[in-house]
Parts: sequence; structure tokens; C-alpha cells
Amino acid sequence: MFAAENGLKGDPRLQGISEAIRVVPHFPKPGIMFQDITTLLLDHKAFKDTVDIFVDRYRDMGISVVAGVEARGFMFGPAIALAIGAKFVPLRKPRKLPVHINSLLAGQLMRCVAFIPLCSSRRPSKNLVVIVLQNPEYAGEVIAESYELEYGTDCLEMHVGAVEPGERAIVIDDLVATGGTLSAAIRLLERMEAEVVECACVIGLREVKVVACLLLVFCVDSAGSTASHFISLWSHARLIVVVKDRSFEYEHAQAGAGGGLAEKDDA
Ligand SMILES: O=P(O)(O)OC[C@H]1O[C@H](OP(=O)(O)OP(=O)(O)O)[C@H](O)[C@@H]1O
Ligand SMILES: Nc1ncnc2[nH]cnc12
Repeated sequence: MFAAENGLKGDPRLQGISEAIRVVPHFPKPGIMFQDITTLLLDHKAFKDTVDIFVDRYRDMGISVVAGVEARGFMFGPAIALAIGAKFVPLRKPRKLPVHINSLLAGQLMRCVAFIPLCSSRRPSKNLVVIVLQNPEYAGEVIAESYELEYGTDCLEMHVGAVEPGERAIVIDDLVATGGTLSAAIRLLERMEAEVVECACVIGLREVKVVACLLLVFCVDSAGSTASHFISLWSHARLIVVVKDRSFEYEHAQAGAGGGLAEKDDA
């Protein structure tokens, strides 16, 4: 049903996209079949087709926020945002977004910086003038959401004020595995009262380990068939995934060539 709704069933672009993604066995550790989108970025047609699929889908959906997950969501999100006329909001790993320590300290800093050009006999530099004009209110408070990874935890941060209540948002990333990262992204946006219309990823891992927060997963494989659906326990947002990971094909090919699988079993 969803494949038809999305207009992706039988889409000839899917195979090219899928094939442009390199599978790197045992990276970053034994047993992981790493889905490497850097090769997709090198392939102009496959890269453009990927962005176009998302742009076609979201162009007329009243989306004003494209939120991209660091780091690989940054490689697709800005192009989509520009094409659909939305803003791009980076969801960053901890301590990357600039934030003032507190408003008092920021106020003192502003006064100091403003004082320097007055005391200086030399003409103030461009940089100083820019800082003086900054308003500490906009200097960047952040909110954070932690999430579980296979081993340990991680965290995403977003600037307060980057989205307004009621704005319609999509979240972009390269890949969904457990869904923990996307769930943290959704929580950040919903805390700012944005409406998360959908999440969109290029790749869905074949054996998605669904966590309680995962939405509805919609996979279209390279043949254009619907792969899997998982119903969220708490969110109404949806997820579109363009292609399934190619580990199976890779292992199959390696097994045919007499390699690969044995190496994986040894790991
Ligand atoms: O569905 P999940 O289980 O949450 O995993 C998916 C996330 O994992 C990868 O990022 P990673 O955390 O490796 O960070 P990176 O992009 O900075 O390498 C990927 O780009 C997704 O963001
Ligand atoms: N198999 C995989 N390939 C690339 N990125 C990932 N993030 C989590 N699992 C991954």
C-alpha cells in the first residue's frame, strides 16, 4: 500500500541508488556490514536521484523544517531543504553547537567586546564589529536528547529557536538501524512543538532492531517492493527508507566466489 502511495514501486532509480552504496564488511568492528554512502555521493546520478526522490515527496507537503542528523544526514538534508524551500536545522552530536555559558557572562563579554574598539586607536576589525552587533538572546541555547546505541549511549542537540511551534518538519538521515537516533531527533523537535511529519532515510538495515519508539518503517527495496512495517508505540510520525541494505547480496556474491561468509563466521 505504501509503495504505491509513495510512487516508488518499480522506480528505475532505486537500483542505481542501491548499487552505488558500498558494503564494507567488518567496519568499524568485526561482524558489522557497513553501508558506505560516500560512494553514492561520488555518483552524480545516484546522488541526484536520491535527493530528487525526497524532494518529489516533500515538495508540496508544507514542510518548513528539514532537520538533518549529524553527520551523514548533513550530506542529504541541505540539498533537500534548498529544493523544497525549507530551512535546514542541524541536529548535532554533543558540544558542537555554540552556546553561551549563561546570559550574565554573555552580557559581560558583550560589554568587553564593545569597549575594545572604543579604546583602540586603530579602526576596529570587521570581526569585532560583527560580535558587537550580536544579540546574546540569539547566541544559542541548546536542548539535548540521549539515546541508546548498540554499545553505550549518544546524544543529539538542537538550538532553541531553530524551529517555531507548529512548524512542519522532516528528519533526514542516511540510515536507520535501531531507530534510536531518529527517535531522539523526533523528541527534540517535538519538545519545540514542531510537528514531525515524517523521517526519511536512504537505507534501512535489513534486520532492523526496532526500539519502542520506532514509528512506521517503510522500506522499498531495489525491486520496489515493500519490505517491512513496524508500528510505533508512541509516535504517529512515519519513516520512509529508500533502499534496503545490500549485505545479503554482498554475502551471497562472496559465498558464490568462495569467500566472504567464512570470513564473517570467523569474526
Ligand atoms: O538507527 P540507529 O541504531 O540509531 O543508527 C543509525 C545512526 O547510526 C549512524 O550514525 P553514527 O551514530 O554511526 O554517527 P556518524 O554518522 O557520526 O558516524 C547513522 O548515520 C545513523 O545516524
Ligand atoms: N551497518 C551500518 N552501516 C553504516 N552505518 C551504520 N550505523 C549503524 N549501523 C550501520
